[in-house]
Amino acid sequence: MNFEQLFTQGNKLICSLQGLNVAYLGISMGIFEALHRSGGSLSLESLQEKTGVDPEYLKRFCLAAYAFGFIERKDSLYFLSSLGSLFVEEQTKSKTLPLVFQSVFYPLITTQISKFSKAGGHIHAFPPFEDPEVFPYMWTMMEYKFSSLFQQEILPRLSFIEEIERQGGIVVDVGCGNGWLLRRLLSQFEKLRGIGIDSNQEGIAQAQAASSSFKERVQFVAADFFEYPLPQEVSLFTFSRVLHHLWSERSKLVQKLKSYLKPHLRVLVWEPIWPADIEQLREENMKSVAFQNLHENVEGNFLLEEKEIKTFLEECGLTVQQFMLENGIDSIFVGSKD
Ligand SMILES: C[S@@+](CC[C@H](N)C(=O)[O-])C[C@H]1O[C@@H](n2cnc3c(N)ncnc32)[C@H](O)[C@@H]1O
Repeated sequence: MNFEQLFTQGNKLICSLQGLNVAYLGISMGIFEALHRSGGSLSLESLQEKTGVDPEYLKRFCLAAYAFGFIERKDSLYFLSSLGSLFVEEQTKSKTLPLVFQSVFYPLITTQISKFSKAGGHIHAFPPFEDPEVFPYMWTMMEYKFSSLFQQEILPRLSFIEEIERQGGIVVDVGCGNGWLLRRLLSQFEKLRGIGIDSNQEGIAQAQAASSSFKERVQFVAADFFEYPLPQEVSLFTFSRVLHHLWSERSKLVQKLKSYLKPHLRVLVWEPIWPADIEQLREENMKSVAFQNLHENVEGNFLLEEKEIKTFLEECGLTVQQFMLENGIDSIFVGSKD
């Protein structure tokens, strides 16, 4: 790439980033939702009444959203454009929301990297930035980004769950975040029971709020996985993008999982894979893996190689099967005790 190309591409990227930031505000200030729900057009006054946003910020937001084509304006009334609707309609949200949230998370994460890079050190907290306005969206982002992959590419390959359901077994989702994975499983298998554990209170509060339809079949607890006593009927542990968070306590984790070892126990690990050969990082889809590995250092984590995950599961006394997702980044490992 020469200077002209870099400059042109950089300017286009900045403009797209600004657009995504405006869309983020449309979501976080509740403006897109209010316009969507109204089903028609709203004046600034009624939009202000519905959202509680300060009038000056609201007026300027509407002008910016108009500039980026997210809302239309006619006779001083505002309504969502077809582009703006992509951020509120169920069919498109799984693609658009991760983009919007990531446009805000990555600069925050980048400033954390910069801050910690001077003297080293880590914060053992997830997400690795502190802004209370922004971080609750982290779990929503993960749900939208990963649940369709789970539904389409992973769930069809987990035929053993039917048996777990029949036997009255329990699934434990370790580091469950907002509980989306467990909610997907329990919707598919009507008698399955589950426990979701996460050390983050906000994630668990969201999980509890979203799981009322499962009543007594699910429990979400805010606890450290290593401290929380689980029932012996656990038949499946799921670690969705969590193993690298627990890797510094690898041997403790092996011991903990071994204490639940019994015939037919399954352990599912879902991780983005660190390549064995760093030249692979130059491939287009792998750039995000390199960026993730960079910011994982803020939390004191790093991404794992395929063979490290396999060896870990084998040390737990499990036989391992593995498959790669179509994105060429994520791998699924299923350890089984037969
Ligand atoms: C990358 S997020 C993954 C969230 C969720 N599994 C998903 O796929 O959306 C990692 C999660 O692990 C949780 N976590 C990290 N260490 C933990 C521990 N020792 N016990 C319980 N949860 C933990 C974090 O709070 C965070 O929510």
